[in-house]
Amino acid sequence: MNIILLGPPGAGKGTQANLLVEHHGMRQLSTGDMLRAAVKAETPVGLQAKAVMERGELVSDEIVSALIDAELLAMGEHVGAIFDGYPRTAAQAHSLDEILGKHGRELDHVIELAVDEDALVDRITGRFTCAKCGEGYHDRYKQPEVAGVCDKCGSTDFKRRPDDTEETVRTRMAEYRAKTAPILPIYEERGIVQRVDGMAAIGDVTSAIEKVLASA
Ligand SMILES: Nc1ncnc2c1ncn2[C@@H]1O[C@H](COP(=O)(O)OP(=O)(O)O)[C@@H](O)[C@H]1O
Repeated sequence: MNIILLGPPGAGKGTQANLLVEHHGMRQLSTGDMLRAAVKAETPVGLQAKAVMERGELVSDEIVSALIDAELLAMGEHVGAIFDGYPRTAAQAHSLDEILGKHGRELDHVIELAVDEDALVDRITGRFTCAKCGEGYHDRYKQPEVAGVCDKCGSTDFKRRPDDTEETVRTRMAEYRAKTAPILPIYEERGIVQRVDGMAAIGDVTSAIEKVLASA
């Protein structure tokens, strides 16, 4: 099974991908996570991508497609893939077709998480990671009742992803509208797009996605 989760920043793609990984043993291929790991490790790709990401703009198609290709090569051919944050441009959609063909895979579903843009800025600027251990997570949006204490190490010191400021979020949304939303028709023509209400509760979004996966 190969699926794309498509939706603007903050739509909940990562949250849903994590749940699918847990429930179905699928693998999440998030170009954003791969790029952040590259930035942290200061690899040549990371050094090139850092400033672009901090501005909220898109990294080059060649770089991200190469990351996806390498990841698919490294994973077992029978493990399902959830593409999260990729493809983001028409060129990437085209590359993905080629890459999937090369690995003997076929796209089963494109799940569009439909969301209200005004809610997204709040969602994104409300998420933090622990500044001390880097592992724990605090999300004011998902758990407003929980005070900002790291669930892993107890620290109360949190930081934001460097591109989660309001100004950069607006740039990321504009990039989504201009470059990513226009790839939907490519998949609509193939009849594989399913729209899910991303404003529903997390569990309800998951149920809706599960229904899509269970359909032929
Ligand atoms: N497929 C991609 N093509 C180009 N740039 C990407 C891609 N995936 C991630 N990036 C870069 O990484 C940043 C963070 O992406 P991601 O983690 O998917 O976050 P979000 O969906 O919240 O914007 C993007 O703003 C962009 O700079």
